[in-house]
Amino acid sequence: MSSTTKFSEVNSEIVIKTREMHSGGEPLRVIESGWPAPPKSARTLLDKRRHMKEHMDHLRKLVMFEPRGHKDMYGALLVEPDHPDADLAVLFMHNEGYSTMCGHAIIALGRYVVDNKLIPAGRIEEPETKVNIQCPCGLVSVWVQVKNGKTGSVRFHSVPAFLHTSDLTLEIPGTQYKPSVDIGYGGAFYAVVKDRDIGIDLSTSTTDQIVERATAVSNAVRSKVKLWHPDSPDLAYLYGTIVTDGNDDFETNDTTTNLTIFADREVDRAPTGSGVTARTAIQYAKGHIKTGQVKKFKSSANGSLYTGSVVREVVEYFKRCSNSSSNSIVEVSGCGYYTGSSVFTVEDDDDLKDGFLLK
Ligand SMILES: O=C(O)[C@H]1NCC[C@@H]1O
Repeated sequence: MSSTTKFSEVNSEIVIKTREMHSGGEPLRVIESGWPAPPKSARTLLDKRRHMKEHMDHLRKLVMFEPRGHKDMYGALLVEPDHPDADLAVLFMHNEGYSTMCGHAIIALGRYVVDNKLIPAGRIEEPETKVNIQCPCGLVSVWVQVKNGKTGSVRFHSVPAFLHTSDLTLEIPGTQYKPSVDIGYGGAFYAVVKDRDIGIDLSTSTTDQIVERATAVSNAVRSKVKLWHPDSPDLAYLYGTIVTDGNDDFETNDTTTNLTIFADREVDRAPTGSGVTARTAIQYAKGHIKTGQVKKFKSSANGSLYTGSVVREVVEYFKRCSNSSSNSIVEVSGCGYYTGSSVFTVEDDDDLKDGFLLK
């Protein structure tokens, strides 16, 4: 079956149960049951991601698309890890497919894993419990605050992050703007652009205006730059564009505002965990911040906050990234919350059972 698997072509007798969370406004739908496990032949997590795309896409559409979701929905499916140090593995999903990293999901899942005792009880300790979550981009270390048995804020160290391309000048068709963008990797690749360079003001422009210009930037980067990643070609694609207020320099300002448009014009309400990772690595590589300086990243959509800081450089990895100036391990922190639970069913005679999106 192709990547356009439809409900009408497969068994529709299904009940999917989910736990609903958010970590800065962007929804996270954690699949709890009803989703078939990937086959043993899908050995690695990237194999499982490919299997989902080719054989399970009707399920992604069921839980992401209307009438059960909407165009800005996000999801996570816990699966068996293949990394020797991982406690569990996760596949992410959104309005277009399956991402390689999602920081907002990791912040929510950190709590979920501890609260649901998905690691041995003896490993749960105060004031912090460590969980290793394998993501498609690699192993992510997660620390969950626990106080009097209650889980709280979460910090994580993602895979090595780096500046891929610096100060690339783009033409934005149909406009007079020629922005300079950086491309960075934080488990996923992002183009980073200042709001004023594309005729946007994050504090006054409408979300539609930001989506329009950010999407034009993503398209321009995709047509101009061939991305490369040392671990796998599956990781080498541009996921989205982060529009910023340009406050990159720590000495001038320890808070910066941004909004990320990713996948198919999807808008992250949160400050974007993998985006904060990529932006922090870029800021470090360009000399705006030093190791240990903690910068705050604020979402222009709703003011939610994450922090980001470089904890160390990674020399071995750096050697494999010949076109990158430095590689760093970035710490991101934020808070996740539970918002509810859902049980999704499908009726055979429902003409809309394949789902749809209002864009
Ligand atoms: O926080 C993040 O990293 C994610 N949020 C939506 C887009 C990214 O995957």
